[in-house]
Amino acid sequence: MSFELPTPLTPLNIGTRGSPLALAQAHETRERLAKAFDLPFEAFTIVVIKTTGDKIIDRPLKEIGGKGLFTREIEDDMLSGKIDIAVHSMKDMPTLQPVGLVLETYLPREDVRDAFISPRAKGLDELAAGTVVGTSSLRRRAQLKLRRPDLEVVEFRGNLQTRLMKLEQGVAEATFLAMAGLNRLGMDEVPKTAIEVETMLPAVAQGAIGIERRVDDMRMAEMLEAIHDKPTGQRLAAERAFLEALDGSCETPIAGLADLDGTEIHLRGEVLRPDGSEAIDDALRCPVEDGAEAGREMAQKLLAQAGEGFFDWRS
Ligand SMILES: NCc1[nH]cc(CCC(=O)O)c1CC(=O)O
Repeated sequence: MSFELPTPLTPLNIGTRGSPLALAQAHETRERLAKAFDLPFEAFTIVVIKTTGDKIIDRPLKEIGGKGLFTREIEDDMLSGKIDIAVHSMKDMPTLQPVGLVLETYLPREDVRDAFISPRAKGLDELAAGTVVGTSSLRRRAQLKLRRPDLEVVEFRGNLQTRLMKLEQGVAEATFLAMAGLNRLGMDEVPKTAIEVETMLPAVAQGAIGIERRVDDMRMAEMLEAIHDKPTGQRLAAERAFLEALDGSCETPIAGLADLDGTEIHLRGEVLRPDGSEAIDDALRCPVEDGAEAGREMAQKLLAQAGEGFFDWRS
């Protein structure tokens, strides 16, 4: 091998946020690297980094605003060399990385679907008018309102555990969570019903873990190549090009999913008015290598159909 592997004496530092899900994802990354290079776990140190988004937990995310709320501190620590790589939920990642960093390694994708979570109901159809549903996701709020304008939505921030606790306390009757997070944490006891993507198209990159590194770190480039999942990379190339061309921020309800079907990509996309009064969607098939281009084209088509003011709040 042409590069120097980490050892227990000079371990590789893996940066992550501190939530149970973030830690599970960092541990999965460590396991895959250790296995690929036949190294002991001590060759990798998991470094927990607190981000602005983790520190401010009492305000809606859209009020704090700004891109990279959950990534800036982690990326700063990578640029300064405190950590070598960072493990992220791709769903939360901006489409552009800071100069000096690249994000092009993905682990095999988990279940992409959303789950309906409620101690009593199995699905939206069982909820009576006026029932309170908790979510902090603009996409899920808009998709919910589109189907059930008669339901109430309340802001539901915090990590997975916090949201489940709020449900137990009766703050809301139901909520939505990504199946991926529940699966990765082995939370089989949570009362959940998976929602098919035809009913609720997931967020771009939902269920995918990405690993970021310094652009000039060739040792990490070679190591990460060994654990990269190519099909996930191909799907995310299409989805993230779609998102980028829509200029999607966390304040725009956007959904997108690319599936692989042989040598073809099947891309589905959706944009919604924030109040859920209208949705526009599209679907296409193209050769795998054209996924990113197709994602951009679909975005332009949806933007043209949406017209000006589509993403503004209606009062
Ligand atoms: N925005 C928070 C977030 N980021 C990634 C996941 C779940 C795991 C994933 O989609 O990879 C979640 C929680 C959720 O939506 O339930």
